[in-house]
Amino acid sequence: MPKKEQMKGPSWSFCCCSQCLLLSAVVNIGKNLLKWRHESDLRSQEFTEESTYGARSTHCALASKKCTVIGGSGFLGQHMVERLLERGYSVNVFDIRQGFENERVQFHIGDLCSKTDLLPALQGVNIVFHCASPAPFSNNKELFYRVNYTGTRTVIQACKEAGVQKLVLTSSASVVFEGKDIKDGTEDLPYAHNPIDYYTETKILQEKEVLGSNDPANNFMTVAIRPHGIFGPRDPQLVPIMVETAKSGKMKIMIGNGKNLVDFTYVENVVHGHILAAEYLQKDSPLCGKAYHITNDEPIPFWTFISRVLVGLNYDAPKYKIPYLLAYYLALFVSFLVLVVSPLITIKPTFTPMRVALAGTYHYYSCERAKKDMGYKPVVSLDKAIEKTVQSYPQLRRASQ
Ligand SMILES: NC(=O)C1=CN([C@@H]2O[C@H](COP(=O)(O)OP(=O)(O)OC[C@H]3O[C@@H](n4cnc5c(N)ncnc54)[C@H](O)[C@@H]3O)[C@@H](O)[C@H]2O)C=CC1
Ligand SMILES: CC(C)=CCC[C@@H](C)[C@H]1CC[C@H]2C3=C(CC[C@]12C)[C@@]1(C)CCC(=O)C[C@@H]1CC3
Repeated sequence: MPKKEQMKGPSWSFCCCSQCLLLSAVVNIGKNLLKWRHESDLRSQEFTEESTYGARSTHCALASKKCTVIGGSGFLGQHMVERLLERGYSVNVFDIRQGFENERVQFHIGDLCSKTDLLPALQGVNIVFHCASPAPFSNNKELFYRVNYTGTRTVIQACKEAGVQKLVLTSSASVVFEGKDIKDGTEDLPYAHNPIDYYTETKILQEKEVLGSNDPANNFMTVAIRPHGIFGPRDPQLVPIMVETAKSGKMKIMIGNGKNLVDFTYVENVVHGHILAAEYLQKDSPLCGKAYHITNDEPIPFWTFISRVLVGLNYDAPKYKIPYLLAYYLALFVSFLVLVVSPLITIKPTFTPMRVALAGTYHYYSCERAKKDMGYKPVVSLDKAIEKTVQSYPQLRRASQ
């Protein structure tokens, strides 16, 4: 609320008759009240932004900012675009496809592996968010290498050529995960020597390239955000895969003892982490050239999370348990069989060793560094996030029997 002394009194205009004087006074009081309401709205908007983004970014919220979201048609990308627009940014989307319609967004359709495609989307832009990647469960190794590694090198070159100052990469907490327990892992953990899959191998290469290109002396600053298990409305992956598995009757068995804690991160918290990073990324700031875990900061047993979402969508929670190692070696054996028959038939098994490792081990990460360096705090709690997500998928809800 504005202070009393900031409210100006009505201004009087001169006229000869008393009715005019009265009318003029009423009009002026009305005008001033409207002006006061507007100023008060702006101030309360500033207050909300300040409490969410910190004092430093209150200024950024009001300044005009131009950014490009590479991969802006995807799940995370779309949420990024929506929040950036709300924050007063002017937004370009660069993607191989147009995922939605929005007249406030300038779409540039192209492949990030092509500098010629990229450059027009980066003109006059000072921040680039790079959250494009092929889908993690694709088997196309060449595509992962081309897009995540060589494509990201092209993005860096194009940013430098276009005079972009800040590059915020969406990496993944899985860059340090080797299929073995990680409890409260910090960003100091070494990159995985044996990444769980080729997607992750190329996410490591990508992150190294982006962080290595940080060059504040030449006005080019980079940071990597490492989310884990992103979920939320319009996610095409996590919840739909769970429901598909439940529908096919394969979601009855828990892998391991059901106690392994994992991070699942609500998409709005991931977006919040990215925007904070962009706004706090300045010359001489500790963010330059560093990676940051962004999670919900509420690790939950993997199977509790799965059960809560499934029960919320009217499916049964898994009831039985299978020892972790037995499940892992079974999945390895299945992969071997799939490889043997692959010249004849293509089979996509549900339980791959990678999924078994993700479902049966501890993997949760500390976001202390993000809290300390950019004042990060999740904006949506896990309870609320699960509730919002379940409500957003009426089409995946099982009809009551
Ligand atoms: N979904 C998750 O649980 C996690 C995702 N991430 C990372 O977050 C980022 C976003 O993931 P999602 O939104 O889930 O994926 P998504 O598949 O929904 O979005 C990726 C977007 O990138 C675009 N894209 C792919 N190749 C491209 C190319 N050559 N040129 C231009 N655009 C291209 C796609 O068209 C798509 O719109 C990715 O970098 C992913 O590695 C990290 C941790 C967890
Ligand atoms: C056992 C079963 C069928 C569970 C269904 C849930 C899984 C689809 C998700 C559980 C953890 C998720 C996860 C990712 C994808 C979806 C899950 C496997 C990523 C591999 C997505 C890309 C990343 O960068 C890392 C994620 C780790 C967690």
